Amino acid sequence: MSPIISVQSLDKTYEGGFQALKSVSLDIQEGEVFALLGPNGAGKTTLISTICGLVIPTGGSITIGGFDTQKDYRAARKLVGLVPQEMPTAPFEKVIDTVSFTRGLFGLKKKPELIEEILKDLSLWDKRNNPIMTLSGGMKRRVLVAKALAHEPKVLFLDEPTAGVDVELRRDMWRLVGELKRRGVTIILTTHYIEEAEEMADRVGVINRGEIILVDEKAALMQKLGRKELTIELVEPLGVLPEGLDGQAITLSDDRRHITYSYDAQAERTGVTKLVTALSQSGVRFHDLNTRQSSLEDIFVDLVKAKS
Ligand SMILES: Nc1ncnc2c1ncn2[C@@H]1O[C@H](COP(=O)(O)OP(=O)(O)OP(=O)(O)O)[C@@H](O)[C@H]1O
Repeated sequence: MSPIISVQSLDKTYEGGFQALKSVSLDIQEGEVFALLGPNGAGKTTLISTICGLVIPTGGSITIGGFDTQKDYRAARKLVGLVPQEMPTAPFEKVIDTVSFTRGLFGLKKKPELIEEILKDLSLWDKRNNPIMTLSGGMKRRVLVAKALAHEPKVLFLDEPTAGVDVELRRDMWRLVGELKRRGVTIILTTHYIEEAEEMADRVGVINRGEIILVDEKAALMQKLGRKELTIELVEPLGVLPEGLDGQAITLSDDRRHITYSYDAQAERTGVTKLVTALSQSGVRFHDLNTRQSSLEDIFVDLVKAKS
């Protein structure tokens, strides 16, 4: 199946000479939820703004649904909804008008029943006649989502959808993404919150200093790069680690009551039996063992650190 978005060797150098994207190539499959992760200034917004046609690339090409975003801008743009980080100013406009207006921008006929459904889904229906400026920050976010959905896009971009929002809105966003995915909408989101990617994404891409350094299925990524950590709770504080156990992967906590051991859970020999046997033989008594799978966050931090 051909990808719904295909980015080929994309470069962007801003005026002044800063190179924000360096030969980025990326395919997005129809119906997937793709999370783009990266530290501040990595190029996430530049990449999605370029795909959406708001920033002109200095090299490379992009197609959306087979349409080239430069040669066939209108056709490509029509397929895309973008939820930006900030609200463009239309402070006096009513919620329902600003959302309905978006359809007109794309040359589409009015569809009041769709606008009603979107506003209800986003808990904005009661506020439909309120001017934008009277809404809370979280509600303005909801309006941005409603605007992006009004022309029934096949691909939805969410730029930091939950930065600075409360727990309720974050949950609502996650629920909405799930619902849109069920309806077949392709979703690309940028986020700093790794747990968000962990919760929602099918695939994860990591961008750092304008380069895509990794793209993988979320589950595969966590399995491949994920390590496990074993924590052993000791009955009594331990002075020093028994001889032969003072390797890098084994550490004694500052309060000397816990030993942690980091290991590759996929390896044939994890070293767990050896460690536990060695502790017993040395007369170290323990009353509990815990293991923890490293999270996407640990993986991400390691990756970005390694490339810095
Ligand atoms: N209009 C511009 N002119 C010059 N440099 C720019 C412009 N827009 C962005 N940049 C630079 O390009 C780099 C990438 O910025 P971008 O906003 O794409 O990063 P980001 O990954 O979205 O960051 P954040 O997580 O902080 O939103 C940054 O160093 C930024 O300063």
